[in-house]
Amino acid sequence: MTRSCTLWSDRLANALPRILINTPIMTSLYGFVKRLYLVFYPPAPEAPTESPLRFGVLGAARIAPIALIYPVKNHSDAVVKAIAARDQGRADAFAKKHGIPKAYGGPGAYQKLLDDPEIDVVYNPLPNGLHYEWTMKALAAGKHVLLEKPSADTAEETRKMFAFAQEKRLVLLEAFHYRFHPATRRLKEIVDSGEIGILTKIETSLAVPSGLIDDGNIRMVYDLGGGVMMDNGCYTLSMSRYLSGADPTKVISAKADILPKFPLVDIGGTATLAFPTPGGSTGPAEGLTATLDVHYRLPPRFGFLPQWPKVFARVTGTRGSVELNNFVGPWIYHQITIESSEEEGGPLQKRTEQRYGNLGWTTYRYQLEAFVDKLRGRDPEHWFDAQDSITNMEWIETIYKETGLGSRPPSTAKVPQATGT
Ligand SMILES: NC(=O)C1=CN([C@@H]2O[C@H](COP(=O)(O)OP(=O)(O)OC[C@H]3O[C@@H](n4cnc5c(N)ncnc54)[C@H](OP(=O)(O)O)[C@@H]3O)[C@@H](O)[C@H]2O)C=CC1
Ligand SMILES: O=C1OC[C@@H](O)[C@H](O)[C@H]1O
Repeated sequence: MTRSCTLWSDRLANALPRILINTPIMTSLYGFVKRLYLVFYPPAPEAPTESPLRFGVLGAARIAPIALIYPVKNHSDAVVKAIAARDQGRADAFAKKHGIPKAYGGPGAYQKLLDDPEIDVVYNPLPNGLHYEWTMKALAAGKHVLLEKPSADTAEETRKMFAFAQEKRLVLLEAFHYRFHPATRRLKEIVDSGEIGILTKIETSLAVPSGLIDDGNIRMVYDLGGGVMMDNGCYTLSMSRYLSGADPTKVISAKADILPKFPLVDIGGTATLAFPTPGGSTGPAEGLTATLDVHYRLPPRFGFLPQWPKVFARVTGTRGSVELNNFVGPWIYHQITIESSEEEGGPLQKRTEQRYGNLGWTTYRYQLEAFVDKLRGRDPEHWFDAQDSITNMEWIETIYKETGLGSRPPSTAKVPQATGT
């Protein structure tokens, strides 16, 4: 009796880890931990090329490690060769931490990196208000550019950057990383399949709780292109345009929340835009609208409970709806929820899907794959063109105009230009 009890308890003890790991919650927890581990500790590429593309980074920006440095670590055809920061100590510390061979520091550091013949590609994660100046200078130096979003302070600057890149035959990409991820692609596939019918409403939200963006953040500085509609808004607008497959026709309403101490910087806002009705005059009478909802400082509930970030893209059609939550960070966690019916007004069937793609690949890793493919003359699995970035910036400016805040200030830097611009 005692013996068989021991046997069963032994068996249970042996099986327990497997039982636990196979419960849905444990499988997803295990998947989550494994995914994140591989993001920060990516395996080295199996067959690195002999002459990989050499990236240089302008500014020891917080976003640089996740957006470029980790993804590069397991790309077979890319390396980060140099960092430039306005302070030598900061450049050295960043280079040491990330194993980057060259560190340019001091007031002329950015230009020194651009003049380095061992750099092929520049990653520009400077504050928005400096995107134009340093992208133009990088292009003038003959470098391809991976440029952080939003592309610049104005559509005019965006137009000039892409015109210059085209003239110089260089690749310039606005880093809308979310577009490259399988979860976003799946969302678009469902929308385009007709499963939810003719589109009537798009809702996108990127709102984070207070405590994350402090007063000293670049996002709160008007002269640096600050403001939440520039930053979070550019994603929500880009996603709305992507999902509708069209561009807005007008801003129906736009509202910005500001703090008296930052009179020109929006910390929250909503905008509703009209889009062409899918199906034209035969489409639904209500037409198609998109609402963008953004915030840097969602107030705590009951005055003390931090709000959960509100990050989603939801599309409603005549036969149902589809929603992707966490669309800017689907590699951390996401869910696609579809509710659809066979016919208009019919009973809704609900299901969920997830699309993580390659294990440990972030939105940024997918973006890097496409960017390198483009640079190497291959057809990337996904891409978007200059006009997409220009149009996005045009409508960001239009929204700002509607709120009364106006565009962010254009750059006053004297920079080389494409001939005829
Ligand atoms: N793709 C994405 O997921 C994300 C994109 N972003 C974008 O990346 C850019 C940088 O954002 P983030 O990393 O949060 O910003 P940080 O403030 O961390 O970095 C900005 C960098 O700009 C440099 N810089 C140059 N001039 C100035 C100046 N006058 N004031 C302040 N900094 C200056 C600094 O570099 P130095 O080291 O030389 O001092 C600093 O490291 C923004 O355009 C933002 O929209 C941001 C977060 C996420
Ligand atoms: O690019 C970004 O992604 C998430 C946002 O909340 C952030 O402010 C932004 O810079």
